[in-house]
Amino acid sequence: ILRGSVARPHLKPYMASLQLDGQHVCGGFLIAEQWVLSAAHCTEETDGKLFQVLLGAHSLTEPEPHKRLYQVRAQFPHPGSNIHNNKDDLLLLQLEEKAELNADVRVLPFQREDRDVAADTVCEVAGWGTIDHSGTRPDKLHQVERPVISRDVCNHRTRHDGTITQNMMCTDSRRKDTCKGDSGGPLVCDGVAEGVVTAGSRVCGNYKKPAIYTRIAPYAAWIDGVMASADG
Ligand SMILES: NCc1cccc(NC(=O)c2cccc3[nH]c(C(N)=O)cc23)c1
Repeated sequence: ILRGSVARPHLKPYMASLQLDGQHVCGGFLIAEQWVLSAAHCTEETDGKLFQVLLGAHSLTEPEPHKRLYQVRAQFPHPGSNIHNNKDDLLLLQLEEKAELNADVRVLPFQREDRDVAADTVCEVAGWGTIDHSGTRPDKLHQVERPVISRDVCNHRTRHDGTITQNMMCTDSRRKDTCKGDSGGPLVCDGVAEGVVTAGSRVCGNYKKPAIYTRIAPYAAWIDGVMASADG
């Protein structure tokens, strides 16, 4: 998160850190006791290894009361996701067991009504992604508030030039923005997850390249289907 602030500890109890060999790779969030939603692009450099999922954390390194690392039973990238574009950039992770819910570990509801969030709505996004252009990685969760921009503005020739589909949404990226390692985290508007951070053009903090999110509502049926069909 560029030019945000350290989040209030454990006030985003749905946040997950997707890790490989103890290293934070991507964000994610708890959508059910045994399920985390993230971004399919996060599996690009994992060489087929399964993530481990850290829940209940504020600091990535310090001991905290409800912090716990969960093994992943299975990972389900959306079948339409691919390395060449940002389409269907969603990843469902089934935890090896149901997460123990408590004050620091809670499910976040996601939007099921497929209607665009109005432009200028101020939403919040959090993550353990890089916090400056030198690539400094934070120990503590950061957050930033960003206004939604319309798909027409985001698709302008000088911005994302028509690549933003109706399954995507954008927020203003002037100075304050998402960045490397924030992918997979939720864009939360009025307490509901509306989108999932996607790296898009990978650029951070440049107003010419607004932040892109995969809208969740269009994928509610896919999410429900995977959760229902995976072994209970
Ligand atoms: N503001 C939009 C936004 C949201 C989330 C992430 C990103 N930016 C990256 O993720 C990124 C940035 C720089 C080098 C990179 N290399 C790689 C990679 N996978 O090799 C990713 C990146 C940008």
